[in-house]
Amino acid sequence: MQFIDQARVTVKAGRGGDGIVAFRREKYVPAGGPSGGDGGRGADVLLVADANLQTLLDFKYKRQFLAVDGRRGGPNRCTGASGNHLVIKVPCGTVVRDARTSILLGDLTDAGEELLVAFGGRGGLGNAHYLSNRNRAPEKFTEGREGEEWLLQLELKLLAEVGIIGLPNAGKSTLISVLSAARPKIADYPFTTLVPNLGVVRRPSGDGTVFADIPGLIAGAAQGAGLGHDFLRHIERTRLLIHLIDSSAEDVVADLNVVEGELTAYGHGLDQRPRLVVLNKIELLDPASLEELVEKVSQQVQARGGLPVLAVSAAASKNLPQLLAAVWQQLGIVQL
Ligand SMILES: Nc1ncnc2c1ncn2[C@@H]1O[C@H](COP(=O)(O)OP(=O)(O)OP(=O)(O)O)[C@@H](O)[C@H]1O
Ligand SMILES: [Mg+2]
Repeated sequence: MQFIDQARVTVKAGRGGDGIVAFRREKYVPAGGPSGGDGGRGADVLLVADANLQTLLDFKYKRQFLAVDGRRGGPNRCTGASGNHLVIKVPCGTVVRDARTSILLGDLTDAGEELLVAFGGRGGLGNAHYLSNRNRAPEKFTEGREGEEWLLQLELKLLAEVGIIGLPNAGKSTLISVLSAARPKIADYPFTTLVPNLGVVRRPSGDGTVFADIPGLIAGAAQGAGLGHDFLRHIERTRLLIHLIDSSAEDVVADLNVVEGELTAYGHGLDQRPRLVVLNKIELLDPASLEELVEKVSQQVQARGGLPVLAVSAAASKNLPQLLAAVWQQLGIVQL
């Protein structure tokens, strides 16, 4: 499923360096002519699409980008150095607009694509430019121009890569709230969640992966019972499912099978999607019965060729790093 990630950033290109006033000073040249050099150009600001980024998360922390100014001109007609362009990495698929007018400036689709968003200021002219027959010793020079400054609106359509599914009340919303900055409604009754919640979870590499918390599934969801059908559609494009189960429920294996059955009944390849079966609320069980339960569920899952079963507590923050490690492994994201 998709949602829009947005960020606003200010970009300012460098100011051009000033031209200077200088005269040649050489042995045996009594009145050397004007030799003040021009200022260098201010650096531009460029956006470049980078395949390693998935979200605009980083722009929540850094919103201002300043490119370096050009240097002043030097004597002997030396032009000042121009600054190195400032390159800002954005994820592929980022749409860039002028935030004030909403005018589209560009669409960075493919990795490596560039968009110049702020021009550096021109350097000023040194007095060497103003030599004329009437004025052999001009004192005139010009200042560098300011670099452009823009407020940009960045937008990115995000695709949820990980879907959290399970029966109502399994703790799906609680889980996304502890893993990400999402703050969905959490309550002790079924169908608390009516629309999917999305949260961005930080990867070991620093960038984010989008998780979606789907409303509870019930028996018959694939035929449209409960809120099911609509929401199964949302997880069609995820790469990995976390199937969350309340381990304090009366019949955990039956619960597992209900949701598994719905995935199969829905079709569209959902039952082939890699999924992590995760027991939640484990702090409500004593260690012996937990061990027994994990054993029992693992047998079921393994019989279907599933991945190893995990046991966590979203509310009491137990084994969440292990859960994330398994998610990154399944998504092929290397741990640092
Ligand atoms: N590890 C846990 N231990 C104990 N209680 C938990 C745990 N995780 C969640 N809960 C509780 O379970 C209840 C249901 O949680 P939550 O709303 O997150 O479930 P949900 O799966 O999103 O439900 P729904 O499908 O209705 O949206 C809440 O009262 C929550 O506090
Ligand atoms: Mg919920």
